[in-house]
Amino acid sequence: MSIIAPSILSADFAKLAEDIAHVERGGADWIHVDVMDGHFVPNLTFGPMVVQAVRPHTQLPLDVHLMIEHPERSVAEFAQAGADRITVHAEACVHLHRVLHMIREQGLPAGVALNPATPLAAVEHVLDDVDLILIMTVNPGFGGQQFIPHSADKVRQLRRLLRERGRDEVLIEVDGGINAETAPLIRAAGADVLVAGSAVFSETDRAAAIHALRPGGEASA
Ligand SMILES: O=C(CO)[C@H](O)[C@H](O)COP(=O)(O)O
Ligand SMILES: [Fe+2]
Repeated sequence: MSIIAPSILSADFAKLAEDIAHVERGGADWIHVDVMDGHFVPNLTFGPMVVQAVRPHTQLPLDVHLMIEHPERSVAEFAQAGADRITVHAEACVHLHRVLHMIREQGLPAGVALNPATPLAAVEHVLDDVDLILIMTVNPGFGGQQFIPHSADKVRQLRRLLRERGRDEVLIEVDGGINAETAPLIRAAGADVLVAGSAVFSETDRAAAIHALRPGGEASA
């Protein structure tokens, strides 16, 4: 499976609807929405009002990545605003199991994200409670950073762990520094969902940029 999720962190915020329509026409599968609070990460982006504002402008699922402290306080609000799936950071949740169930109680698939320095052990005891695990391939907070090469080993280990635990249907998402060069490596390691911000929005031909991230697409990049 190869799901491409352009991150609107790299879109033009003054014409978000237009940029989202452009990647939707270009073959994107999901729209990735980076929510940053200026505390958990050193940057500030969108809140639920922006999710609500973009919701009518696309048919694609809104994949909401919460890089915020106390995500349990905001899960219901983002769900009501139109999020189609919500991912919280393990590092931001004292009661991760409870927060994952709060997301599922909103009727949404629950995701957990791990920073590059966070071991896979952080999700070992919630594998039955997640639908997606997001392996950060950069330190969260900014677009346009360099892919951390060790991330491929982490994805490979996670795929093995999911298989051993009979949870192979859990999606593995990767986020940060994904481009035509890193996409094949990380897909081969077992990633299902590729988030890409700058690699898609820095190109005028978004369809070609999305195609370049798909299997075989790198040849035409
Ligand atoms: O979560 C994120 C950053 O914290 C973004 O989704 C990510 O950085 C995408 O940007 P790029 O593809 O340019 O690295
Ligand atoms: Fe993200």
